[in-house]
Amino acid sequence: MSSPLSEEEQNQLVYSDDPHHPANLICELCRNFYTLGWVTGTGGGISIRKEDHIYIAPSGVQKERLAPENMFVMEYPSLNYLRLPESLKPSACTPLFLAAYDKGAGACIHTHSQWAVLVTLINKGKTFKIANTEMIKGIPCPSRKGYFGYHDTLEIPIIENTAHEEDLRDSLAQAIADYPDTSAVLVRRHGVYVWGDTVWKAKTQAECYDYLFQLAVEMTKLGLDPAGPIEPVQD
Ligand SMILES: CSCCC(=O)C(=O)COP(=O)(O)O
Ligand SMILES: [Zn+2]
Repeated sequence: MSSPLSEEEQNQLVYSDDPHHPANLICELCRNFYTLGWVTGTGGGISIRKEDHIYIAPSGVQKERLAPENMFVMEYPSLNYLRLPESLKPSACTPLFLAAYDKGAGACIHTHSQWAVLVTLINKGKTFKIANTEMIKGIPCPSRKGYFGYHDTLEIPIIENTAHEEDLRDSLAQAIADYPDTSAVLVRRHGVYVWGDTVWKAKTQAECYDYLFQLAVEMTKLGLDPAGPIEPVQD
């Protein structure tokens, strides 16, 4: 792989004084996600799309220590790399991020949150469900051109893990096709992929999902069904 751009042109793609530039945001958000336990031990991460450029972090590096100069830039939809930092490989999550971009996403987050992993262990089937919970209202419902409601049952597909991250692509793409309203796919014993129209929507949705995963785990520990009905108020 090589870039058609000069070194100077490649660097112009990632060096910016604007804190909202994708190369700067990926570094800032990965530091934030590290404190949440989402991207520890080099795993997980975030990719951001800006117009026809997709920003991707390197694979197998400490995500909380990223710098803009470490970023790969891919042209979308040609999928040609415009920037390839030396001695680094693009995130193994890249084919998964691309599946989200093919659905119109502006950013995609992959976390190794233990709440996401636990939810896939508690729910042995092909989906995780939760209902009657306020934070469901933070999750978009594209078919309604709005958001899920408090009384809705949110259903998130679970796919089986593979030995190599990139081999998850086909099953993730199938889950997206099977659940057209979903903006997240859980990966059993691994974590979750969450995407949104913008980087900030992807971030807040990932926070809502993580909250719901934790709540579901704690409810299950208490013998409560996360997808169960609202109990009548007792006098
Ligand atoms: C210890 S991380 C194992 C691989 C993984 O699950 C992952 O998310 C790796 O992502 P990367 O961006 O480092 O390729
Ligand atoms: Zn992973």
